[in-house]
Amino acid sequence: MSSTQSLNATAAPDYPGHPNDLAAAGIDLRITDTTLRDGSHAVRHRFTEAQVRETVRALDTAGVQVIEVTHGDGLGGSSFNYGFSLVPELELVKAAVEEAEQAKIAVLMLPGLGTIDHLKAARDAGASVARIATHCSEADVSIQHFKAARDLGFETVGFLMLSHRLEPEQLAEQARIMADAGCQGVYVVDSAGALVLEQASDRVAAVVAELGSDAQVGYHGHQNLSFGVANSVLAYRAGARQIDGSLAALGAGAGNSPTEVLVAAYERLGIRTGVDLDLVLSAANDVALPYITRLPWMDRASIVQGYAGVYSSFLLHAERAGERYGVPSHEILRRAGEKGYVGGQEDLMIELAIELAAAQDEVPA
Ligand SMILES: C[C@H](O)CC(=O)C(=O)O
Ligand SMILES: [Mn+2]
Repeated sequence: MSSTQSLNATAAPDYPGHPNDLAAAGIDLRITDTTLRDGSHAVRHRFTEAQVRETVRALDTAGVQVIEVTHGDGLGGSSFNYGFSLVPELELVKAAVEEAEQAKIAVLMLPGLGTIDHLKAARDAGASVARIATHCSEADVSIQHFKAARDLGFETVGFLMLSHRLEPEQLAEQARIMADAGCQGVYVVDSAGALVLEQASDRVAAVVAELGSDAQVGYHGHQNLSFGVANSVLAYRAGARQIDGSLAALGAGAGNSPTEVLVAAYERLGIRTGVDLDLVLSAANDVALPYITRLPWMDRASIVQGYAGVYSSFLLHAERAGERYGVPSHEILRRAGEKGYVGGQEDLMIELAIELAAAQDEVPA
């Protein structure tokens, strides 16, 4: 199955900070913190430059190896549809690069929303990891972006979003498309927080079996059904060597696997993250918590997201539409699950709210 054309056949260990280098340094897995990207959804993209600087300093000092900074929906996400950023994301990326002494700064992009020009600008701003995200069955739309990112000198990571929607073998085929395009690490992304235990690790195992040494495998969890950390442990056992977390779980839906809990749990299991537990606890408590206006939580709407397999980033859009049209946000999300909506269809929460409101009006008193 491995393509002889694979750009990665010999390329996996060719960038500084590759998890193989970390292994040589006595570290078992690489944590990427996404407080300043996935967490951006949860603060409606209102991060200030001072918050970014302080968060990066704290994570960097704690030893977190990769820190992601972008609008929640990735490069180019600041828009009427997804929500405008308070501060242009490239200014935040530059600020993060200035603060980080050892950590690499990553950016996320969704092809179509972001373009290759955005990647160039992010590289000019000093970002060194490009994470390219597609719906899990559409890896082919990322091919030119991986090539461009590699040409620009980025380390490349692929995000297969809403991974629960594909069976493990199908997901592995999509991972292969990314790896052949030049992606150096493919993530199983549980965008809906829908995967429960083996459902996560079976997908990771299938991707690991497909990619072999061609590319690393990662896992990105959400807490909607409260399995972010447990799934991340099983993902490690299934061969994932890159794991995402967020301080105080700040992220879309019920939030991401909390970075500080991941570090504590891995440490208890003897799995070395290279992150200092006390320092990452301080980063969560003293730096992130004070600016979090609403802690991500497993409330009714986000549990419905996990249960119905709905993209976590829809949560705040459904809440706003629900308030406007007088319908419960969890009903909007349940219906989004039935319709199988994918990331990028945030605006359809309004249509669903209108439909539900009309149905309510038709019900005889
Ligand atoms: C753009 C999305 O928020 C990417 C992500 O973090 C996910 O799908 O989960
Ligand atoms: Mn996410």
